[in-house]
Amino acid sequence: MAELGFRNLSKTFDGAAALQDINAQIKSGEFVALLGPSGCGKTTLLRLTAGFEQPSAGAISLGGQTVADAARAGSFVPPEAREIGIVFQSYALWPHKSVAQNVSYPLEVRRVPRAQRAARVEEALALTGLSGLADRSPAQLSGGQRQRVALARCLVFDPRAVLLDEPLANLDLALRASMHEVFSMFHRRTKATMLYVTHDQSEALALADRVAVMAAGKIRQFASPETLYRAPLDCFVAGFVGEGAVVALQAAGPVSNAFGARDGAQCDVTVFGQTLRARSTQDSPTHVSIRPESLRLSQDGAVRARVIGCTYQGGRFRLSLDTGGETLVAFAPRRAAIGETLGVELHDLWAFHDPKAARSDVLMQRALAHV
Ligand SMILES: Nc1ncnc2c1ncn2[C@@H]1O[C@H](COP(=O)(O)OP(=O)(O)OP(=O)(O)O)[C@@H](O)[C@H]1O
Repeated sequence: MAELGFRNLSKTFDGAAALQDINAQIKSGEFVALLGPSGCGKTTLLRLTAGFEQPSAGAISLGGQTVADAARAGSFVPPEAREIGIVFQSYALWPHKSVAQNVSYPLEVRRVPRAQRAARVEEALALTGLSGLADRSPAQLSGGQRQRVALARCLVFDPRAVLLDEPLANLDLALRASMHEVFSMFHRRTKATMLYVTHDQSEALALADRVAVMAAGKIRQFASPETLYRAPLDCFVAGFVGEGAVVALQAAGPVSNAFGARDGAQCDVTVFGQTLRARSTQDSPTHVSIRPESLRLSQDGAVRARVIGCTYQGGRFRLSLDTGGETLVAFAPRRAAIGETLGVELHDLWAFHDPKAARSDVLMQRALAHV
């Protein structure tokens, strides 16, 4: 398995930028998700990595070797020589070949001797839980089983990296959840370097070691799921990853380590007319991210909010609360009546600096809060 690097990488189609100045280093054996809304450039980054497209600027390296560099003629390594496995949403299996023959195909192309082929196919099928299905044709399999065949076909030739393009998009919700386990197990066993494209944040947070959150051709933040959730860098990431609200601050004091908090620097922020302590590492915070866990509902909570939505989520209720301009999300053990006024106490807020927050980011975040 190999490390994957992007340096000042850009891609333009007919003068329009699909990717702009991507810089990222993916460690050998790391599971990275590319997460972002439709059209943000996820698939383009995957296709450049696979070698299906050439960069307009910048370079890509794999295992220390440059496989594409827009500034160096002759540096481009074609897809078949990159030793990369790819899993597509559409499975891309040969319909006339059996499961075992599909899995064996990459070994035949690489002229691996027949005896070795059989052993490696058996091992790949066992690893993906397909041992009993070797002789079936793809038409006789469920969607989840077909995607396992595609995984086994990747695994069998020991690729330097595995690229997955929305591999679960065609499966229903229950099957997606069980396939998460399959991908995690696949990654643990193979220690493959994996780049996984998705627009489903729960999938990205559940599976990846680190997530690159993308918007409009750029990486906005590249961090662990916990960091994205607890310490988003801007309004877009705060709104796109996880549930909650992003609210502009009325005032903020200096950020300092002197507050004595165990998990680092804090500052005083004023929001909803209340001055509260928030975690922060950025000077001059402009916004706070308020996650559902940050809300404590109480009769006499200082922030008054009207219930505008209440849905049952199995074991708890998800409440949308209108504070008179902002919508907060809370989880509650009991149903609340629409129109009822509740008191809210806020704690463990995260404050960040995003003075140029695009209006579209804030609007998207508001729309998501209502979902
Ligand atoms: N071959 C192409 N020719 C012209 N424009 C393209 C081409 N491929 C991608 N684009 C454009 O580049 C931008 C990024 O597309 P890309 O497919 O990478 O987005 P994405 O994040 O994968 O979206 P989705 O989640 O909808 O698949 C889009 O504006 C798209 O229209």
